[in-house]
Amino acid sequence: MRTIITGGTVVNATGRAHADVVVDGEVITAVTAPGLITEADRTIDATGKYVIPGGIDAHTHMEMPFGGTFSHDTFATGTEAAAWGGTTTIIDFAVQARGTSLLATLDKWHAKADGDCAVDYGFHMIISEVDDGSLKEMRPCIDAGVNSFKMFMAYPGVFYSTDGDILRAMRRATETGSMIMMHAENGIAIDQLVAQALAEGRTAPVEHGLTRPPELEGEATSRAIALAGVTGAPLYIVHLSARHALEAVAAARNTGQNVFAETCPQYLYLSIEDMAKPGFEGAKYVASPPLRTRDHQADLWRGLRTNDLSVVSTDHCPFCFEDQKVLGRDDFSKIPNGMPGVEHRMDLLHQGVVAGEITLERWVEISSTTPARMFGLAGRKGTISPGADADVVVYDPAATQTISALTHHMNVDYSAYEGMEITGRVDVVLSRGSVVIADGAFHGKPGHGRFLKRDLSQYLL
Ligand SMILES: NC(=O)NCCC(=O)O
Ligand SMILES: [Zn+2]
Ligand SMILES: [Zn+2]
Repeated sequence: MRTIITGGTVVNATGRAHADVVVDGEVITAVTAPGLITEADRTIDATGKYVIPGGIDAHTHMEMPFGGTFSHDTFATGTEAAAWGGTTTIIDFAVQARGTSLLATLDKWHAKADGDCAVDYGFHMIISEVDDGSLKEMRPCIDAGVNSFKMFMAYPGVFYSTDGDILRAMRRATETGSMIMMHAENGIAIDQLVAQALAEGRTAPVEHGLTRPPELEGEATSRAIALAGVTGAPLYIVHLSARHALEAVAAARNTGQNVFAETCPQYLYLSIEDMAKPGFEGAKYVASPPLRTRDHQADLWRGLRTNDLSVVSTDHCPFCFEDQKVLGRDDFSKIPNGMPGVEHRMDLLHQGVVAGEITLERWVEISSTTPARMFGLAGRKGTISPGADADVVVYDPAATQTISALTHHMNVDYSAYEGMEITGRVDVVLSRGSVVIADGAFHGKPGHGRFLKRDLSQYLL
């Protein structure tokens, strides 16, 4: 089956050109001068539109256990929503429960995802218990295509690791050529602030933000960087939300340390004012790290331009307002942490292009090309070039839309961006050569998405 996408502007991280894209079967076989090749089984007219590599969301949580409940998107619903928004690869987190092994965890996540995903998917592994067994199991995880390990400096008693645990895991990451990803918030200090707030009767959702100040994200980020420096491990700071942490990352990068960071659309567009909405409405915006004051946003956009922030992922972790967020109605510390977002990342970042914060090429780079390179998918994903998987999005920059829970496809009863006017819209999406979105309809199917064994070995010296 040959598909030609004609008449569009092909945008890669390295530049843009008027070109046609030829897809044979599952891969891109040529990027040619317009009109050079015309014989095809299917022609997609992209006149006036961008032709970009499918988005890679390197941070999602489908069906994730948290606070006695599960994030509400399954791998089937979450990957379909991703496709609607032009994301053709997700990397989700397998979560080690204490007392279980990493390999058993991996099996469990394969059982949840395999046969259900509409687009391709990979896994990171959350290490909740550092011991000889889990450190040893990092190697077979890597051999199974999972070469990035998330640890938590937050959530004592649940996911939390001590500095000693982190040091041990980082040493092992250095030995095995894998990546440590860090949730950097000082959970021990935060727990004190939370206990104090509750003792004083401060129970509203906004207290979630007030008890997790940006200084404690900055402190933990600096500490993680120091531990990584001592061990030589590469470090990836997840969901960086504030200037304090960004300054720590930038300083480390200026010394040449292998430190990378992602931010998320919610930190670029939403703020603590959303968490302070009347009644319990603010619970919709409870995630960790929390939304910050608006003045951090300009710093984050600058970080995206300077590459101190290299990736934008969503941290998609949806909990329904009506029957899940409500668990914390009388106690903000019981509100399940997380927000929906997998469907709107490409659109929201495109607003950064429209506003002149980033270039078109940088849009593609932070949402697709860099996550591919950083997480072992380079060559296959993140580029419109011969040999790459035909994960292609035709994006109409002139269309407009309004984000709403009434029209979104995520399996959650609210949108954090309700009513936001967006310039630009996904028009057609191909996942490995198959049309999954076209003419305003989903044409994919659960099970089309394949597990991606990721490989970082090409980067080892
Ligand atoms: N971010 C959040 O609040 N929930 C998902 C889990 C995590 O990434 O820490
Ligand atoms: Zn986290
Ligand atoms: Zn997360």
